[in-house]
Amino acid sequence: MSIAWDDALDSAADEPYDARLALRAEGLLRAFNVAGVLHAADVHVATTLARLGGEDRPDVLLAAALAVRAVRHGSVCVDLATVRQTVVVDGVSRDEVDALAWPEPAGWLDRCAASDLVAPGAHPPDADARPLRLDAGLLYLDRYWRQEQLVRSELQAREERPPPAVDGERLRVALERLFPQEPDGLGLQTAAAATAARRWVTVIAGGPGTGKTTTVARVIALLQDVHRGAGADALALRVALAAPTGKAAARLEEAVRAVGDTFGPRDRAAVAGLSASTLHRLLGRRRDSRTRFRHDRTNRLPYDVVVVDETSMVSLTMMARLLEALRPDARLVLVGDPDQLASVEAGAVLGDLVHRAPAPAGATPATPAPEGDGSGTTDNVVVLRHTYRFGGGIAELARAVQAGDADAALSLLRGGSGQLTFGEQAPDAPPAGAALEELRAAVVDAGRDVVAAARGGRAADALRALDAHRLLCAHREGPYGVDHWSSVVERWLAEAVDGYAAEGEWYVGRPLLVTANDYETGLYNGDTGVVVRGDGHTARAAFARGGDPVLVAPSRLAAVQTVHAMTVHKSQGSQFDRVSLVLPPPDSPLLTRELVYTAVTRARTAVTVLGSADALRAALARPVARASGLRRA
Ligand SMILES: Nc1ncnc2c1ncn2[C@@H]1O[C@H](COP(=O)(O)OP(=O)(O)OP(=O)(O)O)[C@@H](O)[C@H]1O
Repeated sequence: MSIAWDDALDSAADEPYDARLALRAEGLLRAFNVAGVLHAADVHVATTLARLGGEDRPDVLLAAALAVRAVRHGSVCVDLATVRQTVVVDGVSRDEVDALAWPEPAGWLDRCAASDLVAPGAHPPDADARPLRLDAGLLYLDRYWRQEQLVRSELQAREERPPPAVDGERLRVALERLFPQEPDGLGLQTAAAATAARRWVTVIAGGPGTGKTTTVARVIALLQDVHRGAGADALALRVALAAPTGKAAARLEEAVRAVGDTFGPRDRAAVAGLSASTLHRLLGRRRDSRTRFRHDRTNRLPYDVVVVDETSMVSLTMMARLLEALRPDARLVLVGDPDQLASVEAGAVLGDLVHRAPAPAGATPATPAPEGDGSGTTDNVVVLRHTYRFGGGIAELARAVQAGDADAALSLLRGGSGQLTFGEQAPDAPPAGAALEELRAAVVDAGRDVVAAARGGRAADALRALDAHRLLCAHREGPYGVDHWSSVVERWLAEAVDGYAAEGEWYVGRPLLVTANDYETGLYNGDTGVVVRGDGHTARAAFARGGDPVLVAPSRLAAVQTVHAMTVHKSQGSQFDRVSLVLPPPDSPLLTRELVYTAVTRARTAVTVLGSADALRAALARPVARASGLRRA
């Protein structure tokens, strides 16, 4: 019997399941469900696969359920040898998790390998369609294994092709013109650009303000110049700019244009008129599928160069779709900050590529190092290290967080450098006392400015004031969550500002968060705006866009909510002058190094952390460990 396993998996996942089903499940599955490690949905999918595949060994079913769970948690596979130590469950202690009847790894792996549900990694894709795949100790839902293989083989194929033909002298001259001086003393931006000219795939990684966008604009001008020099044909390279979210795409387009405006006429022409789109739009939506696109292996994208910004937010599935839709002779430039929170879906491809284990000793790169361009790299990953935008305490704190050095982070916060404040609390106490009063003052100051500008009809000023301070939370719900803190802020503002919110739903000064992409108004999920007084005293929602703000009638806004506080996840890709971060208690599973790093690096001038030292330590001790085979050499 042949079973369409992907379809079976989808329908099992979509099926309404009985949340109590796990109570009918037996043995291991039941114990792991009761303990909170497995969700009833994981149990449901695993038992469905087992029923279709005739598998009844409890530890194999447990492994299957853990593979389903892994995807829910952003990993593309589960490492059975270490899962016992790495599983983190909301509100459940390590000891309780550890006390479960975890199978002994060696025998567990053997029994999984022997199961009819599991294909070995050595089998080629599709040779032996089974729902699960065991490759080097990592258990995958086969679909994600295939996607990982695809990403791996597409990247490998591009490494093995003869490198793009480039006139070295012309490249040198263009690099000197476009990258005149680099105060970092390392010339990393120049190295990144040289790599992009010499390689089919380049990864440009770096924290905020390290010049990624600036480099992208210059890379495009450089590639156009070198291409003209190659005389391949008179036509300019076809360049696509893309990002995972609409908001990020809009920012990329604006930023590239702004950098292009600083170029001389010829280079400016190279980037003029470039627009950016979401990856979904680039690949072409299809009504009949959420995971397939119009552009694919049989209908490739027409571009010579594709630049993807904010790549940290790109899932494995999306990266696989992009790579298979790219022409083999298209250059791909992946840009982003690998230390930020990753995609909400499974996979952290950028982090995997940047942090992947080094090749074993003796291995030589498939493509020899480009000579004579000063790139000084044999790799196609360039990490920009010099921060141009902000320095001082915030940058130091970001580095300590990134390194997981809690002592350094705490001493920076406690040292109060002027940029940093620590509103230290007891481990299980929400912000109170002086720290709460300071937060209130920050919120009220910023809120007053927003309202004053909004009431005066000064949309640009209101938007600037809106970004002067942002309250960030890890959680959505509960005493540390966005919902709670939004209502606290609303109360503070009502007490402090005369007539606040008196006009009803669309009151002037209401801060807005767009919650779904709306192509008609050009507003994207995650955009923030503010209600201002428009002509004739009508309320208008103002949103920042490159030049003048766009003003939209509230009736045209399909999906917005009030934003007095936002989750760190939603804040990705935005920057504010000051950021206040409310940390949840130390046992919150959302507390991770990436969360704190993302929050801290949203701030331009000041960061206040409200929470306990224990919570900060817990976060920094927990880098998000997304299991994946790509990270291994
Ligand atoms: N080589 C350079 N010399 C001087 N200033 C630079 C250089 N590169 C970038 N900058 C400046 O640093 C600031 C940040 O650059 P850019 O916006 O390109 O960084 P980024 O890494 O894209 O940041 P983010 O990820 O936060 O958007 C800009 O003001 C830019 O003009």
